[in-house]
Amino acid sequence: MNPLYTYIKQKLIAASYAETEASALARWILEEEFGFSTLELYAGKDTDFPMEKRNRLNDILVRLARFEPIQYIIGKTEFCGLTLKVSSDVLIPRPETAELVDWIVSDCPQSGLRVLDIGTGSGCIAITLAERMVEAEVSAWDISERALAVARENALHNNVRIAFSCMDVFNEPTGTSVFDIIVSNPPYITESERAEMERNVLDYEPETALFVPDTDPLRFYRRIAHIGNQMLKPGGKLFFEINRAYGSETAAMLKYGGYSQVEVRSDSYGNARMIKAIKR
Ligand SMILES: C[S@@+](CC[C@H](N)C(=O)[O-])C[C@H]1O[C@@H](n2cnc3c(N)ncnc32)[C@H](O)[C@@H]1O
Repeated sequence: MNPLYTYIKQKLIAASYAETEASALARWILEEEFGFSTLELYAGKDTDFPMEKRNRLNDILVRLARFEPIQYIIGKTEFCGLTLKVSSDVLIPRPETAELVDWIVSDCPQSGLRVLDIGTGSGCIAITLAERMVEAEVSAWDISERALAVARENALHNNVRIAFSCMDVFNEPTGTSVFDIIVSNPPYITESERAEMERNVLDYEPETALFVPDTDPLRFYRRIAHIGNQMLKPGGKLFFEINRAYGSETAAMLKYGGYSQVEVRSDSYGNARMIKAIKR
């Protein structure tokens, strides 16, 4: 018998969560927020629960009933084995982005590479690369000061040094830095795709992180490819997370825009979700 686990799960099912999601959330809340171990949950020891914790639990359940993402409620998420703070100022890092990071790390084993992450959000890509690539010098840009504040905190907590800058990618970059790798997971959801999106994304995640106009779905990719032509060393690599509906268009744009060996890759669900290109 798991009294608290069962209570949370039933509340969530009543709020129209599917049973599997309700079970996963109940376990996550008890482990991540209230510190129960998996063993304690299996042994049914989720009984000792003081009043102040009950208030916090009620707050979590009310927010979940409004479909706020659990990561924002708890204030953190896991990404590539790291714990990252998240708030509604940043996109919640997604599993497909972790697959892009894995690709970069395995494709670029050299030490001391200079890396730029454009649109860093929580800092998930930049921080993981700084952590995993030997002696990499990592820089990261975002247009949002509030996102950068979260990213800076995450870098500090994970003991990595990153040069963060508040930068609109559509402005002319200042300085003469050159990079071996430029990576970006830019906004790429078209306005017409908005209708298919879940409420928990639309109501809570930052608009500036998500949308591009239907009339120009590749605007960030084209701009970053242009910046790459100025700021990548010859032979330098560009990596993007992409909208699966625009894989071939993105690849064609890069081929005509000064890049060779353009490779589109699928994620573990078989969707074309990332691309690599080499600056000629
Ligand atoms: C899809 S989110 C990706 C965040 C993070 N890299 C990740 O993978 O979870 C896109 C990010 O680009 C930033 N962004 C939007 N427009 C930008 C611009 N014009 N210049 C720089 N960054 C921008 C947003 O603030 C947001 O953090």
